[in-house]
Amino acid sequence: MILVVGANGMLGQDLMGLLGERGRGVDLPDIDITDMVSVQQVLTALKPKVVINCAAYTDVDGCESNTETAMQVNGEGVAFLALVTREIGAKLVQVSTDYVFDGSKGSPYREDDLQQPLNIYGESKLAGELNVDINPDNLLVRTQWLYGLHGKNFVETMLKLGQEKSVLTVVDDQIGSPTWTMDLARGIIALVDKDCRGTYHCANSGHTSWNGFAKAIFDEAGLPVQVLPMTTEQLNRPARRPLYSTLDCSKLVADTGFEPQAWREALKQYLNLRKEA
Ligand SMILES: NC(=O)C1=CN([C@@H]2O[C@H](COP(=O)(O)OP(=O)(O)OC[C@H]3O[C@@H](n4cnc5c(N)ncnc54)[C@H](OP(=O)(O)O)[C@@H]3O)[C@@H](O)[C@H]2O)C=CC1
Ligand SMILES: Cc1cn([C@H]2C[C@H](O)[C@@H](COP(=O)(O)OP(=O)(O)O[C@H]3O[C@@H](C)C(=O)[C@@H](O)[C@H]3O)O2)c(=O)[nH]c1=O
Repeated sequence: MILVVGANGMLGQDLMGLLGERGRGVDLPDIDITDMVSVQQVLTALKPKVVINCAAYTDVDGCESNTETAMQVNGEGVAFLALVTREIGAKLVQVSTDYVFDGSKGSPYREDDLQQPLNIYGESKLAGELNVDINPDNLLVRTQWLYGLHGKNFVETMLKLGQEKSVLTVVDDQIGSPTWTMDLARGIIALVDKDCRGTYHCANSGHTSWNGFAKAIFDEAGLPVQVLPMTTEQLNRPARRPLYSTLDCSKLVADTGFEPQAWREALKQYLNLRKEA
């Protein structure tokens, strides 16, 4: 059995849908990954073969003022999961982020590039990356710019703002790959099914800016919204963000044969599915 921790989140719900009878899900309050006793109780009772951890504190700006919570959930929680999965002989799959990189490389990041986070969220996720090694049977999957049917995300924010305003200003100097949680879930399952270990990148292919992504969202949704550019410096959010964080996913393709689709095609499919939902 594959246990999804954080199963009520955006990625967790898509993973649960794809896993079907192979999967089982837990989330707060039935498991609290910041509590070693809770992790031990749930994992020893359920005895999964694989644990996929989707639980995280993902409010990037919120992490700046809640450092302790960020480190507990994204860092220490992963150590507890790694200790207990090692104890029960299970594989631990941990999901991490492009925000562990500082964005200065200028070409797509590879799995072994140096992590140098710019913000507390990235620092806390890096702590999680390091803690995952407590269990040698681990798989670390970095991804980025997620959107999906079951959570707060940039696509939903834009569609909501697009109903209210005819002109929006969106940063055009951060480059990355918008990624549909359904495609990430497919990539994670492909890696698990091949029993891959170590670090992999998984994101939809191609890249754009948040501004380009916003324009594509309105184009595909048929909303007449003008999207103006601005710089990250002008936006002045609490957390610094990497300016270039595209991920090189060639190792995933080589080792599993799974090739994530182009980000714009994924967006189209997502919007169609959203209409039906
Ligand atoms: N969203 C994004 O753009 C990206 C996300 N990622 C990573 O992907 C993974 C999944 O992200 P996403 O689906 O967006 O996350 P969500 O925030 O949608 O889901 C996280 C889930 O974890 C639960 N959770 C929070 N704290 C705990 C805890 N202490 N114990 C147990 N469960 C807890 C949350 O519950 P509750 O809602 O009640 O707090 C929620 O159900 C995370 O590791 C994230 O860092 C990586 C790159 C991009
Ligand atoms: C709503 C809005 C956002 N923006 C900018 C702010 C930000 O730089 C960018 C995206 O905004 P968000 O708050 O959705 O992005 P952010 O929370 O930074 O998204 C990140 O989340 C974490 C969890 C990750 O791991 C990352 O991969 C990434 O997906 O768009 C605008 O410029 N104008 C706007 O109207």
